[in-house]
Amino acid sequence: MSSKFEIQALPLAGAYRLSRQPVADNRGLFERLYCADELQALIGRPLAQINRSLSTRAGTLRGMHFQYQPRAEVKLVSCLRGAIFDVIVDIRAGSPTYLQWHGEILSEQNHACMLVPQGFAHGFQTLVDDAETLYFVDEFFDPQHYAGLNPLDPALAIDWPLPVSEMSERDRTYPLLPDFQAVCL
Ligand SMILES: Cc1cn([C@H]2C[C@H](O)[C@@H](COP(=O)(O)OP(=O)(O)O[C@H]3O[C@@H](C)C(=O)[C@@H](O)[C@H]3O)O2)c(=O)[nH]c1=O
Repeated sequence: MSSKFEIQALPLAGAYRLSRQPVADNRGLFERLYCADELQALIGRPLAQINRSLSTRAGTLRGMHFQYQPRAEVKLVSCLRGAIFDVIVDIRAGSPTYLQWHGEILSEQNHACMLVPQGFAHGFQTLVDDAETLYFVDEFFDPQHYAGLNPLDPALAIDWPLPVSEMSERDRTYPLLPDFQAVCL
């Protein structure tokens, strides 16, 4: 049996929730994490990096990250161990949904992924200990263009499900709105 992704458009235009389609048998399961053929229309460019993160404590917050042009990137985010509340914020200059956020639970159990388009900030909070994420990106990491929005900004009002247990110092000190420049695509 061949595995395919179920693809669902999200309320913020260009963003999608994908469901991987595991095939189970007496050994365990098989699933496709990425397929250029099926996802080319959503991602458009070849992958540049595959990144992994492991967060030890439930409640760990990472985000809200993005890259300015010419390094704006598309990300396909999966949670292979545990569960995360995954969030995107539309930061596209001129977008009708500018600064709106959307969250999805991605977990080992639901096999869901978030397709984060260019011009979106991305972050997540882990819902259990030892949550592991894997994400595919179509642009290289570039510290000169890497930037962030403060995930705890009351003006963004992201409804994080747990008290924050861990955060990087850099994420904690990202600017608050309106001290922020939109992404021009
Ligand atoms: C993102 C990245 C970081 N690094 C380095 C920088 C730093 O020394 C160390 C840890 O980086 P960070 O603190 O930025 O890691 P982290 O906070 O986990 O960053 C990630 O957060 C999630 C929400 C995303 O959306 C990702 O794109 C990425 O920004 O790894 C790379 O070498 N390559 C990369 O692609």
